[in-house]
Formats: sequence, C-alpha cells, structure tokens
Amino acid sequence: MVTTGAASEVVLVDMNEALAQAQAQDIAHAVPFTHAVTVRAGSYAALEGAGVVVLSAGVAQKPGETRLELLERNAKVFGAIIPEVLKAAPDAVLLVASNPVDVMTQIATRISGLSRNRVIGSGTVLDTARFRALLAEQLAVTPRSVHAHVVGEHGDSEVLLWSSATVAGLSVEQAAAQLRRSLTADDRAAIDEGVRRAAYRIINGKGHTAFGIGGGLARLVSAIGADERMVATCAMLTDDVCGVPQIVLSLPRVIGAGGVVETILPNLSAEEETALRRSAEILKEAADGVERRMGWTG
Ligand SMILES: NC(=O)C1=CN([C@@H]2O[C@H](COP(=O)(O)OP(=O)(O)OC[C@H]3O[C@@H](n4cnc5c(N)ncnc54)[C@H](O)[C@@H]3O)[C@@H](O)[C@H]2O)C=CC1
Ligand SMILES: CC(=O)C(=O)O
Repeated sequence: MVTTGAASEVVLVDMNEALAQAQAQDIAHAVPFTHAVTVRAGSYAALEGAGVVVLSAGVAQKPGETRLELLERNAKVFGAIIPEVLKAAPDAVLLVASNPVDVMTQIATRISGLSRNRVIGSGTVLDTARFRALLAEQLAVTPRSVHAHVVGEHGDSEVLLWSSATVAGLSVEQAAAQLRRSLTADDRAAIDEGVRRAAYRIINGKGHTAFGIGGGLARLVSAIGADERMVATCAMLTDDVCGVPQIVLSLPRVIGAGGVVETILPNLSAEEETALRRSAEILKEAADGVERRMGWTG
C-alpha cells in the first residue's frame, strides 16, 4: 500500500505489538522513496475512521499443509478480532486475506453482520495474477495485456478459465499462433500446475508468500478508495453458484466504494462449469462443517 500510495494512512494491529511496531518503522523508512503515506502501529482503537480494514491475522500454511487445514484455528481468531475492529471502524469495508480465504470470508460475513458486499475476500485475485503472469511469459507479452481469470476456491479446486482468456481480443490459441509461440496441451498443463501449486512451491522455498498478495490487496484498497469500479476476481457471499446455494467463492466482481458493486458471471465451457460446481461444493462442505462445529447453524 505504501509503494503504490493506495492509502493515506496505514495502521498495523497485531497481538504481537513489538512485531507491529518493528514492521511499521521498517515500512515508514520506505516512505521517502515512495508515497506520502503515514504508517504506524496501534491498538484496535487506532482503526477509527478506517475506510478499509484488511484482515490477515491468524496462522499460515506450513510446507505441505492445505489452506483448508487452517480453518478451525483462524475461525477462532476472527471470532476475537472482528468485534474489536467493528467497535473502532463500524463503517469500514472488511477485506479478508487469512486462509482459507473463502470460508474465512463467509465466517467474517456472519460474525460482522455487515451487508455481504462490504465483506470481500481477496479470493482468486492472486491466482488470476499468477495465471496472467504465466500466460504472458508463454506468449511473450506483458501480463497487463493478458485478460484471463481464475474463479472458484482460492485453493486446490480453483478453475482457470482458458475458454475466455484473451490477448488483444484474440483467444490465447489465436494469439499464440500469431505471436509464433507454443501453447500445446503440455504448455497449458504446466501453466495450470504453476498457478494451482504456486503457494506450495513458494512456501517450500521461503516459508510464506507475501509480495503477490500484498500487490493484490493494495490494488483492491485503492479501487475501493477511488470508487474505481475495477473488475477483480474476489470472494463474496453469493446466493447461487452452479446450483450451490449461499456460498462464498470468487467470480469477477466490480469493486468500488463500499466494496462489491456488481458480480459478473463469465461464459464457461462445459468442463469449466463442472469444475466450478465441484469447487463450490468443496467450499460449501467446509463452510457448513465449521459453522456446525462452532455452533453457528440455525
Ligand atoms: N489470501 C491469500 O492469497 C493469502 C493468504 N495468506 C494468509 O494470510 C494469513 C497470514 O499469513 P502470514 O502473514 O504469512 O502469517 P504470519 O504468521 O506472518 O502473520 C500472522 C499474524 O497474525 C497475528 N495474529 C494471530 N492471532 C491474532 C489475534 N488473535 N489477534 C491479532 N493478531 C493475531 C500474529 O501475531 C502474526 O503476526 C494466513 O492465514 C495465510 O495463509 C497469505 C498469503 C496469501
Ligand atoms: C498462501 C496463499 O494462499 C497463496 O500464496 O496463494
């Protein structure tokens, strides 16, 4: 957020106050080289007046762990922090990053009692960025010129929408042919694996992921602040996805002041529709399970 000037003020709140202080100081020392952003650590009360609160507290995956395995632990963390956040910043948009981000967004929607469009999960924003980056590398164009989306779970069952991916208005197959680049079934499988398994590989190498999600969250914060109406694949409670009711997952959403302004349902091939339904079913099972165990059903 500091490097892109996405906010005028950033407050870091963490149960580890010494860590929050140290991070705030370190980041503040980048301000002279970037944007005029005030950065400080504080208590929940310091969130007063915040336009957006990013929820990223909790535990992260250890090497080999899936995102869904974090659920119980992070649900308890949200039970503790969301009431404190809302006491200080009742008008904020909540932007959820903690994993498993789709189910955590469902939990945040329930605990906060806010309207669903004000509780957004970063969802597949990061996976979409990974898809665009890898497709761009394959086609030798900049990722900004690749229009492609990942929908569904931010996790193992996510769905790469190859059928609607475009470059300069051409399908990626047509673009690859004109650009004299290879895009065989093996290339596509490698890109799929590269997107779907990215977090596992990065966590194996450095213990956590940070820059991709940091870039994505900053972009969403600036879109909300500027009422930009940017299209991004974010998670939000949705009435029906491929026949699965009341489910949080990512679809292309229009992001502006107040959070999600509209949802767009992309064209899906039969295979993509089946995969999206499967992804929704997996998330529904996980969300129903945690709601039951936390005594929130009914
Ligand atoms: N949605 C996405 O694309 C991504 C999500 N994540 C998720 O974000 C979360 C954070 O990841 P990291 O920053 O790498 O982990 P981390 O362990 O470095 O940071 C988590 C922080 O939460 C704090 N915390 C824990 N319980 C708290 C409580 N009750 N109140 C206040 N603070 C509390 C901890 O003190 C710690 O500083 C994880 O769940 C991770 O899986 C991470 C990267 C990408
Ligand atoms: C950790 C995580 O969810 C990611 O980098 O995709």
